[in-house]
Amino acid sequence: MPEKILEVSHVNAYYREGKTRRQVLEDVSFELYEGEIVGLVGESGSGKSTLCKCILGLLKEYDGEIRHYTKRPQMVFQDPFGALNPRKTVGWILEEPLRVKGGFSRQERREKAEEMLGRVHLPEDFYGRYPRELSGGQRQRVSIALALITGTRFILADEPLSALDVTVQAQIIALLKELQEKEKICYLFVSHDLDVVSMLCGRVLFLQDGKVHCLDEPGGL
Ligand SMILES: Nc1ncnc2c1ncn2[C@@H]1O[C@H](COP(=O)(O)OP(=O)(O)OP(=O)(O)O)[C@@H](O)[C@H]1O
Repeated sequence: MPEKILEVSHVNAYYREGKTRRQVLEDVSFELYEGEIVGLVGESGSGKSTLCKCILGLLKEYDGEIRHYTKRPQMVFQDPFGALNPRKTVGWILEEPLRVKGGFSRQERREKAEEMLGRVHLPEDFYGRYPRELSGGQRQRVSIALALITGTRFILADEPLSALDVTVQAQIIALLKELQEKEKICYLFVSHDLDVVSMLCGRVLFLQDGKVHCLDEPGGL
């Protein structure tokens, strides 16, 4: 039985507008399990980012319940350049969550960072490179490594392919699938690209007018 990663139950989310509040999510419920790639699609303004913010704990104005069964999710963004500090090396960037957490020696941090580079198929000597010295696809690999080094098995991926050209997209898709299969990583995959979603995702959550509709067989999107 796959382990449950997340349970969202009857979530209503709101934004304040002056004295009133506007409801953006209405009675949203779903569950995520390890080793799943679940698409999150919907028109612009349908509430995808709002749902992600609720899951990440960045938006408090909601009722209902969001229960995490494992470590908190990490985000992987559309623009991997913006997500990586341009003044620091890849090694420094990857080690930052370990420095914040504490309890790792310098040597241990370095070993973990190098191990992460291996897990996303980048050479170890990328440890000393700066983000500007990497291609878009390589930067996205570093972003994925940065998410995974925290020990999470749940990635919230917000349009992670849309800044990449098609061949590089295919390589990153292969990496995401490999991590899904080998390490049972679970992804909530926000995308406007229905071709990618139908190819990659086992299930799809459609957001429409604040409500979620779940499609179990997205092949025919
Ligand atoms: N900080 C905010 N304050 C008030 N309203 C907001 C805020 N952020 C988003 N909204 C509104 O909430 C609704 C949902 O927005 P959200 O950003 O979640 O949509 P989305 O599906 O992620 O859109 P996109 O695909 O364009 O990123 C929209 O009507 C938007 O205008």
